[in-house]
Amino acid sequence: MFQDITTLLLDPKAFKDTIDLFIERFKGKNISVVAGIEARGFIFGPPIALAIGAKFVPLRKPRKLPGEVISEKYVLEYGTDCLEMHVGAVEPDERALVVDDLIATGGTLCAAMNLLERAGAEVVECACVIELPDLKLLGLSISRCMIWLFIEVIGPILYLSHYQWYQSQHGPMEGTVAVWLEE
Ligand SMILES: O=P(O)(O)OC[C@H]1O[C@H](OP(=O)(O)OP(=O)(O)O)[C@H](O)[C@@H]1O
Ligand SMILES: Nc1ncnc2[nH]cnc12
Repeated sequence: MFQDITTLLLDPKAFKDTIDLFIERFKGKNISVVAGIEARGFIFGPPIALAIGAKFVPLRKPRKLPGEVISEKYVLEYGTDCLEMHVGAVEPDERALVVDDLIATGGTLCAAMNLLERAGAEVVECACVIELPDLKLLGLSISRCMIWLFIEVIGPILYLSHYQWYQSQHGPMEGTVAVWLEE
């Protein structure tokens, strides 16, 4: 089923609460870069970046950025794609947060983390609004396992459900969860 975040955007309170949840989590973590993945990471990334005092770096599909780029190909459920980042947008040793709307296989997030790490940045966490529930396996999502393997997180991985949190605060909100990885 195609998961769509545009209904969330139609509800200003739900949209603001979503952004505020991420701000609350990421402020004070010394994050200097918020990297948003084209296209819908461009909706959620910039307000988080502004609020936590970080720069926003767009990770774009091929041939969209005008300057010199580094590229990272990745595998999708059907076919392949590629993300690009401007050379010099991120300095070595910067602390980065990757933002997108949705995680399915995790391939897109892995490519984004690859780009940032190739530029010398440390990826602190990844934040998405939706995790596809049908990819859950034995209580762990495939995507989360892949990302865990990729960034070699040592120690427990925390999965927090924005959906559960939001419902506890405001009552039902359909189809919105957040996934992130603890350092
Ligand atoms: O976890 P994955 O299996 O990699 O899938 C997740 C990605 O798929 C969607 O983007 P899509 O590739 O459809 O591109 P778009 O945002 O340009 O429509 C979504 O916005 C994520 O970026
Ligand atoms: N089911 C889905 N809905 C929306 N975007 C996606 N990207 C990959 N799988 C998707």
